[in-house]
Amino acid sequence: MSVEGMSEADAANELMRLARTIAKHNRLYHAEDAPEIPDAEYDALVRRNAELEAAFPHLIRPDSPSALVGHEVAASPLSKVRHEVRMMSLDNAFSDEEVEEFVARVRRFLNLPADAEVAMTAEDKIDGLSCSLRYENGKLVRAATRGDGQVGEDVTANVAHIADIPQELKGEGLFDVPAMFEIRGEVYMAKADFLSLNERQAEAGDKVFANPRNAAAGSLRQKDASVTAARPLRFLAHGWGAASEVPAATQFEMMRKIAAWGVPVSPLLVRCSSSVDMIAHYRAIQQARADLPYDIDGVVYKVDRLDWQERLGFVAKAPRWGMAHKFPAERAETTLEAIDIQVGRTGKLTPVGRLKPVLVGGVTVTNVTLHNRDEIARLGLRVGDRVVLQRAGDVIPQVVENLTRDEPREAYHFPDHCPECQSEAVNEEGEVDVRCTGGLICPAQRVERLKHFVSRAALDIEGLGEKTIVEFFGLGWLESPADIFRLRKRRSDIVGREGWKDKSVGNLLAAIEAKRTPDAARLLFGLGIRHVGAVTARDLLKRFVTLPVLREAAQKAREGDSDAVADLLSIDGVGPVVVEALGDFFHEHHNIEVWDDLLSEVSPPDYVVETRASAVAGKTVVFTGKLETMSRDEAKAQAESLGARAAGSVSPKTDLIVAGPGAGSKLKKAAELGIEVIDEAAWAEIVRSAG
Ligand SMILES: NC(=O)c1ccc[n+]([C@@H]2O[C@H](COP(=O)([O-])OP(=O)(O)OC[C@H]3O[C@@H](n4cnc5c(N)ncnc54)[C@H](O)[C@@H]3O)[C@@H](O)[C@H]2O)c1
Ligand SMILES: [Zn+2]
Repeated sequence: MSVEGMSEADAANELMRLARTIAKHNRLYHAEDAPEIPDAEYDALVRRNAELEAAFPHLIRPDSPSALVGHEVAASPLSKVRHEVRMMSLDNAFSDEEVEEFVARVRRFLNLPADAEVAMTAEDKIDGLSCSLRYENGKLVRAATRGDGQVGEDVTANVAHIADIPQELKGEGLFDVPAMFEIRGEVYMAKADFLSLNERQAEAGDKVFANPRNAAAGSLRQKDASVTAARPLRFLAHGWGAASEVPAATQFEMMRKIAAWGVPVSPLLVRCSSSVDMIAHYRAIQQARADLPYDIDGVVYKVDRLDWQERLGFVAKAPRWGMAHKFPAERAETTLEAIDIQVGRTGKLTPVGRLKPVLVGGVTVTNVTLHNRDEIARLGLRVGDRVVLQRAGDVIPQVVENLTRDEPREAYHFPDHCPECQSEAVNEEGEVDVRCTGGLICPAQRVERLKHFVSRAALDIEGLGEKTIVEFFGLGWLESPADIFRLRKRRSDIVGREGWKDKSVGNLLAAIEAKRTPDAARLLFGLGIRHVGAVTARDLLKRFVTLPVLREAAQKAREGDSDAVADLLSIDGVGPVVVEALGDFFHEHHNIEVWDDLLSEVSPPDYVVETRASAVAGKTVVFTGKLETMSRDEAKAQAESLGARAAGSVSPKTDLIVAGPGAGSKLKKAAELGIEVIDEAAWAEIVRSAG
């Protein structure tokens, strides 16, 4: 949705969702070293948040992600270190224009004439994790990670084994090392070291890291420093924090000093006199990128003069004097070693390319989807071809080019039978996809349907992942979704299996029990009816409220009842294709069996429209006193999104009062009128439970 013309309630809602989503990805990325989405996608969320905040400044949340650096280290087993000078993040630029705008902004801030030279340093932005090294009288006394910028983790023992980090700085006499100086830089892992570490990890059956950054972070942040010692970590300095003295007038000079003290700095660090220079250096580094021994994700510019840096200061979580110019999606070349066919839930045959492992955009890629028969033909792909891969704003890498398509070799023959059940595989008219016609006899389709049923967007049963589904399916314990709810009868069988303990089985069964009253829309989506996605499922239930009513409408529509058809089509986003798919589904005898069986195990409550799915729907709420975690506007927007009305004063019509400290006279009145009063935390709980 475009930000213009957005209502406050929608904006507040989206900001709330973004704050949650971004916080989750920050935790996964920074605290757990296990990101779930690619950086470009994360960056897009952050941008969207910034856009909304710019348009609705009064809705900026106290927990706004734009003011947060990294992730707090509360749960870390390492001891905590409070940074004397905060460790910051960097703002991003993605285009040349944004770089020019950055320089112009610096000039405006410093009130310099438009043609004044603003020298900047430019260097590669290494993809590792920030580390602050505190030297007192030239000796390393403390090393700390960034954490949330204010409090990081103590990794002094861990860095002791990193050769790039000297225990003592060089150069008394010749160079003056200040009494106290914190060198800041990046702990990273070289690409080659990362690949061989992963090989060793895989052989030993240990965790394989997604990319060098995660490997570096996971290796450094170890309670047992001997683990770190065995990992090939490196360090490059790119700045400094607290210092008793800064013995230079420019960034560039100071970095030279740090290098002279014996701490490595980037060999690609240069000083630029204009944005033209900066962008030229960016291009040069981009060219060199693939050949660098380590992963980089952009170039960092910093205002060279330190007195100017000081005047420019900081905004929110980043310095005004610095900028990261990010690279676009990365490409890499590799060999297509095999083409496997996977059979999906609907019988679709998807070709998957098995690749010689290659790093693209910081992630090792070994598989790539080739989509369908036409895509293979378009690229002229055959086993053995050299291909170009790209990872753009997407986790999913793509083959974008076949470098050896002109070599005279036989074309790939797309299978005309299902590799799982040997049924004929056909493609319906006008469709690109080839499908297995085996339907219910095809084990691949059956197991995929079960996986879909428990997936995140569907029932989302914790602890019941794809592996477990495959395991139980293989044992014949799971034929259809209803069987999941009968697993409790197999408790002792499961406990007897390898990898299962009494406790984990207990957790699994409890998670299953918790879904006996599932959300009706998720349940509908989970059944995997063609063309009924998560959104359509919700829209359908908003109109029909319960599954039996929906089923009746679908069946009537199939029998040609024009009222039922019109009723279905009146739903936004539901067209003839969906109506037909629903009708077909509820016409099939087996589907009805599966359905009835499932509904004998679970009872989804009536579906209530989102804005009213809260304890306060239709009620009048008054906020009073000082609210601590949100603004008054945000509180009102929340109330509206929950279907409540926010009023300014207490009256007999008031249903609920949310009171912060200093609520005073309104509370007295509430007591007189016998109105329920809750505190902010209880309100937050209502908001949370309304989802
Ligand atoms: N995929 C995800 O789920 C996810 C989640 C959170 C963050 N991220 C990614 O992490 C990044 C945001 O994290 P961030 O706050 O650490 O910001 P950042 O990595 O974009 O930039 C700031 C950091 O860059 C590092 N850096 C490297 N070279 C530098 C140099 N030459 N000079 C100065 N600093 C240099 C420093 O450690 C500094 O803290 C983004 O790239 C984002 O896409 C991804
Ligand atoms: Zn099949």
